Amino acid sequence: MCILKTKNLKKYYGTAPNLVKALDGVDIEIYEGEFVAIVGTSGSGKSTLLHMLGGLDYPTSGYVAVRDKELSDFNENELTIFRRRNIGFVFQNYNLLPIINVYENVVLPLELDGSHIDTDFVEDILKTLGIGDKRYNKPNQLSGGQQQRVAIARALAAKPSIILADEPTGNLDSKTSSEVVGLLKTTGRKFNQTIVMITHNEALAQLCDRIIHIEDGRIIERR
Ligand SMILES: Nc1ncnc2c1ncn2[C@@H]1O[C@H](COP(=O)(O)OP(=O)(O)OP(=O)(O)O)[C@@H](O)[C@H]1O
Repeated sequence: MCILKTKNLKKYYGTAPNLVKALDGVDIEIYEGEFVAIVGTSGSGKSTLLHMLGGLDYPTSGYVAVRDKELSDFNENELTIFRRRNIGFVFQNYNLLPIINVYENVVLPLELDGSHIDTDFVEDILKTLGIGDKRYNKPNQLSGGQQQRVAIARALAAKPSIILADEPTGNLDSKTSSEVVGLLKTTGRKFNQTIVMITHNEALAQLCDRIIHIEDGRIIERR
């Protein structure tokens, strides 16, 4: 089943003569349970596309639909709630709070949302990601790879059906990068999630189910 779809999606920044066509007519369909890599050179439109998929920004024209629901039908408040409940974000800079421990970082978004914390589920996530023994550590006591795993655990804690990851391994060495992508794959299968990951790295992209190539704001077919 198609869970994430864009139709003739365009995002333009600025005005002529400085108009930038960051996305220029993108049609993609992503299916439930897929782990998709988005690959392209710097400035090709990857982050813009991910932001649109996650409803972090509005398109110039065209639409994004999550299961048959167009994101543009939501007002800003509704979109915030929809995002919180359905989409988990993982960024290159882990964005962990330094003064609280691993467990507290992972459950913080749930607390802020006033949501129930499924402690067994959180334990399961921490164990699956191999950081169960780090729960009382502060982020600065962890390696980069471990910090990124905490950020992944935080994204998973709300049980989102979609994970959007923007260069999640951008700050990691190649061995740790493969491990983190492998863990994303494992958790995606285990918790039945669809994952879209931006990467510069073709080798990492090869670990995914499918690769979408983007160039100058357009999807290009590669055979
Ligand atoms: N807020 C903005 N205002 C103006 N131009 C922007 C803005 N955000 C992005 N752009 C431009 O849109 C184009 C696509 O940017 P985007 O960040 O999506 O590329 P990217 O493929 O993610 O690049 P990178 O790999 O370097 O992160 C670039 O030319 C960029 O300069």
